Amino acid sequence: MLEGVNFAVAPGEAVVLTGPNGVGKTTLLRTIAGLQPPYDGKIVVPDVEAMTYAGHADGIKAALSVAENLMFWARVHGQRDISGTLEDFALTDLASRPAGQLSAGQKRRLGLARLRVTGRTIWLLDEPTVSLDKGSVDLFGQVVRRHLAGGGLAVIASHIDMGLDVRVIDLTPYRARAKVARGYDEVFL
Ligand SMILES: Nc1ncnc2c1ncn2[C@@H]1O[C@H](COP(=O)(O)OP(=O)(O)OP(=O)(O)O)[C@@H](O)[C@H]1O
Repeated sequence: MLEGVNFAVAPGEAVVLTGPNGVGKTTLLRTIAGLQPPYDGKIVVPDVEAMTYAGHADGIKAALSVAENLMFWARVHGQRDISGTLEDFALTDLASRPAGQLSAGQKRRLGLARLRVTGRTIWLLDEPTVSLDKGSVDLFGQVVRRHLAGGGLAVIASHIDMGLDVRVIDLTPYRARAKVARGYDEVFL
């Protein structure tokens, strides 16, 4: 799907992956996350346990409140304090509301807030700003900036500008070309 992609991200840095629908942004992120193996090539992650992946699904429990959802994930990762996260994602006033009653953008903010309570340093984010209004995009940009300032790093697939002053890699030129397999005619590939 992609070939010749080569980049490194140091602590404190982020990379934004762009490219048209279907180019392979999600596939690359999932491969980095270890959710699927690379067909070829090498992914080096110094500490697999330091990674957290936010895909298209928000991964929240509808029957639990906003605070209960966050507390669940905080505890899974050995954390206890969610107050800072509620504030960072403008969720404090919604803390006791069942997650199933949230609007799409509020759900997305809660889904992203899970990243912060994991305490993990390597964030892999697939279109994190979907459903977010301008104010929420700015808010999330600030969260990412603080994460980087604290020595975290991020690889983000996104079509929109989050106001981050980071490296952008357009995957378009790395689209793999079909190859002729031994014993097969190219017309059938
Ligand atoms: N499970 C799958 N089985 C077969 N093909 C798949 C599968 N998942 C994705 N693809 C194909 O792989 C290609 C890359 O998909 P991917 O989701 O990585 O693209 P993307 O760059 O993230 O796109 P978008 O911007 O639409 O999210 C697409 O052509 C897609 O149809």
